[in-house]
Amino acid sequence: MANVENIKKELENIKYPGFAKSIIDFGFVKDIQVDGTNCSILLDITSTAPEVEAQLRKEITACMNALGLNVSLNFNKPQEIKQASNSVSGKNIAPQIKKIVMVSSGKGGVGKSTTTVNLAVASAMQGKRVGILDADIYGPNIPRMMGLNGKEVEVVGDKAKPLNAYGVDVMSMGMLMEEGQALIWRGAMIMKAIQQLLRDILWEELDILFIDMPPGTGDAQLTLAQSVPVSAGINVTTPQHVALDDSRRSLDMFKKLHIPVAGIVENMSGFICPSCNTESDIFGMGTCEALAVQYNTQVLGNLPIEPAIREGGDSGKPIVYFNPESISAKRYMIAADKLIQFLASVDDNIDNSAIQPIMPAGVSACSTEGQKIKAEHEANQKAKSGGSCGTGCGCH
Ligand SMILES: Nc1ncnc2c1ncn2[C@@H]1O[C@H](COP(=O)(O)OP(=O)(O)OP(=O)(O)O)[C@@H](O)[C@H]1O
Repeated sequence: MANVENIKKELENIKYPGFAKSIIDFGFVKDIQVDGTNCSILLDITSTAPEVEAQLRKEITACMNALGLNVSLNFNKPQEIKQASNSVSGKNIAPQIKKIVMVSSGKGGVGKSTTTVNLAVASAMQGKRVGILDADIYGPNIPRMMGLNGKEVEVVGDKAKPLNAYGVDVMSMGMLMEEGQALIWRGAMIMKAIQQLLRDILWEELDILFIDMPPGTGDAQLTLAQSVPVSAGINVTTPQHVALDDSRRSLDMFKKLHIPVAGIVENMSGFICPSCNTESDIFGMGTCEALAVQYNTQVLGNLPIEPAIREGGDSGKPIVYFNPESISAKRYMIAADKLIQFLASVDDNIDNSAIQPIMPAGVSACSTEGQKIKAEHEANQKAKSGGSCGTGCGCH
């Protein structure tokens, strides 16, 4: 007949979902009682995610049944994180994430992914629980920049588990599709992909989730803002004026989507000479300052164009982690600090209800029913605001 010791020994084979350590090694098994062929086990676990409990129930039950025991399992879990009020009035499909930061740029190739990676690692180095969601479905290069290229994604139940590098949880479309596979996606597919990346991934509780968006101001940005409360937007730009015009579009988009702007990162700002380490202004360093004033925000950092930043990206070794004494790493650290402070000042009750789609699924906006819903919605909005919504957010 099995006793407490036999049971403990068997439980040593059960890994806590997503980790290499067992539930015994973690100290999660708090009590074991045996009475003939019945046993009861009490566990204290750290995740509120129902998938974690379900997975453990399945594995422990199978393991105890193999010992000839019926098992009754009890779980102590942390309190479910209170959903922000927007998840009631609007939508929040990832309530276990405290703050979501949308990293955007008006155009491609300005260093959005490089900035996302270094800010995320810098935030993790400052003690935050951090994740990156690479939603740049057209060019998902976060896995390479985080040294995770080619790593297999683990699937727990029917959900994928993020990989981890430098203390940051990472998930990318790049990990879920064949390398080099070209993506020509239409709006509806982009929306679905972004929602799945939030909902069908086993994100643990995070302080900050950075989302690397596709460049521009399209469907992906709107879908994200409609699906979760976005606490902050960061605009990445190069100082050249053409890029700055694109930046305005990106900053205007944050406004329309009711996303508080944490600031602008001026990337490839000056040039640091690899031989003498001095910084020269080639591209119009500091041009973003005026833009920041105009949009009532701040410049989070001026990052020079520096070979070590590109090399860090290409080799999967972010400069902020591998060369923390460099000028650039220090600027990323300061930028992350400014962001963390900004996030602390942002109300937890971000309301995204104003940008929710108004048509229920399956109802065409052009149908008679759709027209009726639209008219009712407009009348409600008018009554609420005493006029039009005026945001120009495209929600009507
Ligand atoms: N400050 C910098 N100094 C040197 N190289 C940089 C810097 N920032 C980015 N790069 C390099 O520029 C290239 C483009 O950067 P990145 O991929 O981050 O841009 P992106 O805006 O995310 O591009 P995309 O639009 O393709 O997603 C990369 O090779 C990256 O290593």
